[in-house]
Amino acid sequence: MKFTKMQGIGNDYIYVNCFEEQVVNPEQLSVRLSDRRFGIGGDGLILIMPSQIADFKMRIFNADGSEAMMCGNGTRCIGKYVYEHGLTNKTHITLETNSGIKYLELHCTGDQVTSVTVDMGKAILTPREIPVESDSQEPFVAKPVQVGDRLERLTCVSVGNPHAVVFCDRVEDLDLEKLGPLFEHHAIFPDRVNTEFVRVIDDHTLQMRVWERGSGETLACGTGACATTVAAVLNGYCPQGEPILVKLRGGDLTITYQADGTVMMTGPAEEVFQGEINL
Ligand SMILES: N[C@@H](CCC[C@H](N)C(=O)O)C(=O)O
Repeated sequence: MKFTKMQGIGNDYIYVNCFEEQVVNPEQLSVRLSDRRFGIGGDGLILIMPSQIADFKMRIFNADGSEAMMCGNGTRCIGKYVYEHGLTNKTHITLETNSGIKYLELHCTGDQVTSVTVDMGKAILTPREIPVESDSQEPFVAKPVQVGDRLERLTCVSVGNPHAVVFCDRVEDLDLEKLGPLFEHHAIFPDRVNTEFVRVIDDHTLQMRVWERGSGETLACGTGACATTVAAVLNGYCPQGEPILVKLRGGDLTITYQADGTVMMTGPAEEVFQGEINL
């Protein structure tokens, strides 16, 4: 099977072009190929597929084989892949995902895609739709929740995938291997959750680390950066309608939480290498 390894600010996935390849059991394949010692290595597997309702379709599987609804960094990598591999010559692309159609704008220098802006759709704030268990259906903002031996204030947002955002200082000092699973498997999240640990640098700049559902700590999460920006606006740390720089371990994303509730994400995408593996 031919594959392409790509990364969006260090969030790396194995991409398979399903116009040419057939993938029979993507859940199992993701576990096998994502292994960084016995496989190719990556945060998961992403399939680029034909769509009946958009230009292309994406399916994303975490390193543990679970399928997610969306992948922000993956959308940008797919934009770069389909353009540079000649699957399209359009610079405005529609992409079907499990959480609806996303709109990509490719920014090119010559025939290279240097960055991509994605209309991620509207942020979901209703607890039952995120989903997070709550005594009311008002937005879940800065609510105290006991997580292990710590009382944390959580803000919950879905951008296709469920996210819990925690604002704190000294994010670099946190032991995510210990903390991350306590959030991911907390009883208030029936579908598990991705968790962002965020330091407010100033009203237009955030620093974030992420523990991803199904993949553990990754260097970046696109939907996580979007959820973080929405949470920062809801908590009064950042203005709505203005670009916010989110600094992740693998690089930076620019996110705008627009007045109509839509979230826009801009950032780079890179191809790392192509290969072929015997299955
Ligand atoms: N890294 C991705 C999100 C991948 C899916 C996530 N782990 C989930 O299960 O919800 C991104 O860039 O958005």
